[in-house]
Amino acid sequence: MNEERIIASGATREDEASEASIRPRRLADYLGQQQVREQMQIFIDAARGRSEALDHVLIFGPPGLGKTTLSHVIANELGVNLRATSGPVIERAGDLAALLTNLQPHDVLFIDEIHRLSPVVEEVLYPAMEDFQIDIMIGEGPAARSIKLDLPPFTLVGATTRAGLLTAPLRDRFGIVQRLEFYSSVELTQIVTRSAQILGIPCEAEGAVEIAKRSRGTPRIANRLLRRVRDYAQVRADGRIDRDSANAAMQMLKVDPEGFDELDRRLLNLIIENFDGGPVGVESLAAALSEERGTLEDVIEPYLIQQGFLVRTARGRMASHKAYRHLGLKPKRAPEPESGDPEALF
Ligand SMILES: Nc1ncnc2c1ncn2[C@@H]1O[C@H](COP(=O)(O)OP(=O)(O)OP(=O)(O)O)[C@@H](O)[C@H]1O
Ligand SMILES: [Mg+2]
Repeated sequence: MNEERIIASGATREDEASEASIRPRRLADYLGQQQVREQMQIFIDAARGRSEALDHVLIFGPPGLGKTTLSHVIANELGVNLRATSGPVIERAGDLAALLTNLQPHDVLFIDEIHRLSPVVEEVLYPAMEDFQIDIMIGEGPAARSIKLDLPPFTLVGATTRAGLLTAPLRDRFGIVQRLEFYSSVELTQIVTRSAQILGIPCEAEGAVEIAKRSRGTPRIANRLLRRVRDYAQVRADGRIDRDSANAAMQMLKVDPEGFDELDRRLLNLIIENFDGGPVGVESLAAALSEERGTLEDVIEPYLIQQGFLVRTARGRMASHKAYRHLGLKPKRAPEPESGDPEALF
């Protein structure tokens, strides 16, 4: 995907470098996601009160909404260690066994991109999650035998961008399932203000609002825009982020008032101009944009759909009236929304 996209929701190396200082460590600093926060506070307090490991947690939601952050917050609040790995990294069953047998009681094992675990590794995970036991094979050929190993009670925290990609047996083994939602402008304003404080950037409330409005409901984007607006304010203004410097910076970055960039506008334009407003299949759209289907579905589309610019129907994607209006065009006809949204599983 286009790496220069300022509003990309995936993490860049610069994001990761600055994330260390601004990533919330406690539930109290984890802004927004009120329901998730309230529930997790209760589950964590209860597990601590019983001196037990917290039940396994599955966190899902689009990139940059705080899945990795929440997993660290959970471990911090539990007062335990966190071991982090990811689905594609665990190649063999033995890799997972090594991770599991090295855990301390009640530790958190965080598996990012958990939908990308290989089936063999998943098989090992099932008894580990359910009974805190694993079967490992010793030796080869006719002399091979399997032995059972007891594991310390632990908490698996799994993260994925789409819960629909998980196999049913894996999904069923999570006692706690949390879906992260896009953040409201008010919540993002709080996040921008907090980050500016930590980074020592003078930022007026109105400047924070301008940044928040264009952050596509995503804290990672809010923090990145904050850094870019800071650069602009430092060089072109007096270093303060206010409404004017924020707006001018956004214009320079070509991020429009909805937080859309060229790619979003190209997508909507394509559906309207080339496919008569849709419906058009996701494969055709991906090909026309030279993007991967997965990128389109996981990264570009979710916010456009949530904001009602794009409609997912049984026959493909359609541009809504809102999309026509945003591009300054006259709407043609109304799209019919579909009932069977795959994410409606939860
Ligand atoms: N609730 C929150 N409050 C404040 N800041 C947040 C919150 N959630 C996320 N952030 C900020 O956004 C950044 C990105 O979040 P995070 O890395 O946890 O996203 P993610 O969901 O794991 O993304 P990906 O799918 O790309 O792995 C964090 O470094 C943190 O600074
Ligand atoms: Mg992450």
